Amino acid sequence: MDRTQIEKAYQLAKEQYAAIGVEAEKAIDKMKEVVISLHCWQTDDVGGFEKPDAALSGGGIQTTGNYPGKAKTIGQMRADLEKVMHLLPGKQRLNLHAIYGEFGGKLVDRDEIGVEHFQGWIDWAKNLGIGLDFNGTYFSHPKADSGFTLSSKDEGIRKFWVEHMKRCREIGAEMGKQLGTPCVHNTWIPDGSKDVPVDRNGYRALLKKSLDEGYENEFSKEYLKDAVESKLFGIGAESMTVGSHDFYLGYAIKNNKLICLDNGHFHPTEQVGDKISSCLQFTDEVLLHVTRPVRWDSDHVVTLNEEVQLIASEIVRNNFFGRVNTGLDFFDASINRIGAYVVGTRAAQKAFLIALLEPTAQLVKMEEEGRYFERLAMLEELKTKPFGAIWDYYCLLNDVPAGEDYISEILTYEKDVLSKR
Ligand SMILES: C[C@H](O)[C@H](O)[C@@H](O)C(=O)CO
Ligand SMILES: [Mn+2]
Repeated sequence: MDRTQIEKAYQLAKEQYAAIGVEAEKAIDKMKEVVISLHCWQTDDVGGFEKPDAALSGGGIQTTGNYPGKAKTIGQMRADLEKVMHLLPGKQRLNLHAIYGEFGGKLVDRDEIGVEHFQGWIDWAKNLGIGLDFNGTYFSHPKADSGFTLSSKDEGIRKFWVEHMKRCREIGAEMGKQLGTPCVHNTWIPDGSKDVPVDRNGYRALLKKSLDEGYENEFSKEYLKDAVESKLFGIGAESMTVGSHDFYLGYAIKNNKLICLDNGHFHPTEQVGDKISSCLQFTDEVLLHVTRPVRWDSDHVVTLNEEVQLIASEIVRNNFFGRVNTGLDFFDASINRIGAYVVGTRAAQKAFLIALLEPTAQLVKMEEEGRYFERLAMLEELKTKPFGAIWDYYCLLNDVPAGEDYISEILTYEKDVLSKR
């Protein structure tokens, strides 16, 4: 896009927003606080690097598609992530899963991982000036095949996963320490039952016990923030999920943990945007996994839809930036994976910028005075304000392609790099 055109369009758009009491410059400046954690697992369809050709198995989650160009080594993965970050305005973090360590060709089991396997990632992140987040991996492993990990009634299996959790926290804390920004360590387990179980309570009591054990070691909040991620159901675990929302919200509140809200993990008419202000009355912080469920927890690439908009609007309206950690969680193997990241992350960023261009105080005043028609009309009018011109200018300021210009850059990367893998 032409620079002069972008600047001209911005000036006109800025005036339109000013007419409704919104300062576009302030909105753009506030975008500095929008730091999105990129999930590493879109690079390789949640395979990881524990062994050659590792692939996602079990866990009730699924990638579909076989689009060429998937990252097959950590070097390729880093190159892809750097390309993605070059095409995104603002600053990001990287969210790693435990299966993405540098294991040097040896079989390092999940109860044996240590900081040494992630030091390369820490150095890489330091070099880029970004923070890291971390997740234990409780799937794609023979000891997860029964469908139960931290809630397993097999004491050997349960202890194995508790040890994994302990090690993940040590790794996360070291990431936070070395990088000078706390690592959000998230625990999601697939545990659940295909058919109607009888002893729901037994599994939940075991999960609570395992979490208590896994959290035994204390780390400074400057280095590590622990989160627990609930879920409604997974493939093959349709009748009961041990780590349900009630379970983890209770655990998080009682134990001063973060609750992780993934917007693919609820009944379709429930909205995560509506949950944020509820959870934050009782927890210090929340972690978000922003995704796009299509009929089920399908983890499609995020698009700018009403669900994502409500999430961003709730954060902006209440200035929850310091208390909401925003991560992404999608994995689409049917399209260019770099493109998936760029479209998905930009969609989330756009939702934040749109939210920042809202005359919130005026709308609240209308609401408090019972002027509901005016509130509705204003919210509708905001949808067709010239947001795109502000977005393009924001991209220009950040020295990244504006509008659709990133598409050709991704196609060039596909031709020059991805297609040769
Ligand atoms: C790979 C992630 O840990 C996983 O997607 C988890 O966060 C989840 O949402 C499972 O449905
Ligand atoms: Mn998730």
